[in-house]
Amino acid sequence: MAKQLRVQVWNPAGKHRVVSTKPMPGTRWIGLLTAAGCRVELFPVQVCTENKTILSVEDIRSLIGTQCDGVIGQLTEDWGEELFAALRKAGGHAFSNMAVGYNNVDVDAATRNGISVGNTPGVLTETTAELAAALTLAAARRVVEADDFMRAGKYEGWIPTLFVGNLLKGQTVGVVGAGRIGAAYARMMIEGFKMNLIYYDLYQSTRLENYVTAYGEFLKSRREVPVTWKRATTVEEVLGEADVVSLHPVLDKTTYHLINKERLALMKKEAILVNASRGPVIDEAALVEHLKENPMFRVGLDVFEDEPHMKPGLEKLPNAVVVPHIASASKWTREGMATLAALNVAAKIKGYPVWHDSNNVEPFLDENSTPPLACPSIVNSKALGLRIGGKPESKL
Ligand SMILES: NC(=O)c1ccc[n+]([C@@H]2O[C@H](COP(=O)([O-])OP(=O)(O)OC[C@H]3O[C@@H](n4cnc5c(N)ncnc54)[C@H](O)[C@@H]3O)[C@@H](O)[C@H]2O)c1
Ligand SMILES: O=C(O)[C@H](O)CO
Repeated sequence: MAKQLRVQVWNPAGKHRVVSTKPMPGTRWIGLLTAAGCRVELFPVQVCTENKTILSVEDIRSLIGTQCDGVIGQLTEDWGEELFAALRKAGGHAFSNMAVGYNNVDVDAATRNGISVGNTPGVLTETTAELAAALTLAAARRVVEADDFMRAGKYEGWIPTLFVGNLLKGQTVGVVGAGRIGAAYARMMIEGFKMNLIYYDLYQSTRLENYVTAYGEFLKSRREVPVTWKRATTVEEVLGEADVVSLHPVLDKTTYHLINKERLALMKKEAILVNASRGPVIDEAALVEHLKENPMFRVGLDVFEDEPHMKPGLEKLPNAVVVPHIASASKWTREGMATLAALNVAAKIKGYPVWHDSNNVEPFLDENSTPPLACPSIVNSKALGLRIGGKPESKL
């Protein structure tokens, strides 16, 4: 039996019951749901006092209860047949992850149960790319090792050999998964550090290629060395040529353990590997061995295979910079993610269509105007036969 969970309630008289499995930043999301006639219930996680950051399937079933119109869930939860069937039985037909990635969601199970699955693209693109860039710099210039050294009182004066790292300018940055975030990261590293690009994706990114070409032309016009780009035909090609490799694909069957022992062996001995996508894209146990054997190889990791845990040994390695899945953690982005997730649920409950361009969700994020009458992003809209549309100016 799941224990009774304490909940906070807004707009208790609301016609539609919507549950959020974790507190989300800001209050706009609550305002939008209550304006749409929803009673909002929230499980208030108190990390320190209750030590309950990840809800079990049983916990969530108990939150759904016998009557529930929609749920905002989190990437830490396992949304499969059991939960979607429970939500359908409770009369619900709307779900949204508060994340762009939805590898924790069995979308087919949701579709079978007639439930829409929302996600939150776009609003986290630049924020996530910036954290990947931060991890790249921290690893390249050994920032965390040097910080530990200072705090330990070990600095006795400048010496030429202290914490020597890698120069990025003129080196090659490799991007695996050049979608929204991968392309934003590539642009940052190219424009910021004048790196050359090699990328691997299932699809060609003409937009990114044109951008790098134009920037290269600009540099040439200023008599500077131009940057270049190359689309690799295999992931191995990227690993062999790049000085920095950053991973930004979705997690699915094709990317599970994409970086394994054999592929790590193809990388340069002093390369930098960054992962701000999903932990299982790297075989983390193989990575720990590789880091031990190659002390000049460095990694920056935001995500882990068995989150929240690290594979044994990783915590001891000075050539690894590790942060707790914070890549999207800027105030604007996290509040925006909450807004998009709330609107995915509220607009579905109200019977509004699905926004026509999930790559452009900006109209939903402007706090000074009312959002369009549409669900910002529903990944199974086609499978459910949902209407596509959206009017920018009307009230929800
Ligand atoms: N660490 C974080 O906090 C954080 C934040 C945001 C997103 N993410 C992760 O980043 C992922 C990407 O987000 P996005 O908005 O850029 O998504 P996106 O869909 O725009 O980009 C994903 C790219 O991966 C490519 N891809 C798919 N399979 C591939 C394969 N086998 N090999 C190479 N490329 C492949 C796709 O073609 C696409 O271009 C999300 O799915 C999520 O898991 C993590
Ligand atoms: O997929 C996502 O959105 C992230 O992992 C959290 O921002």
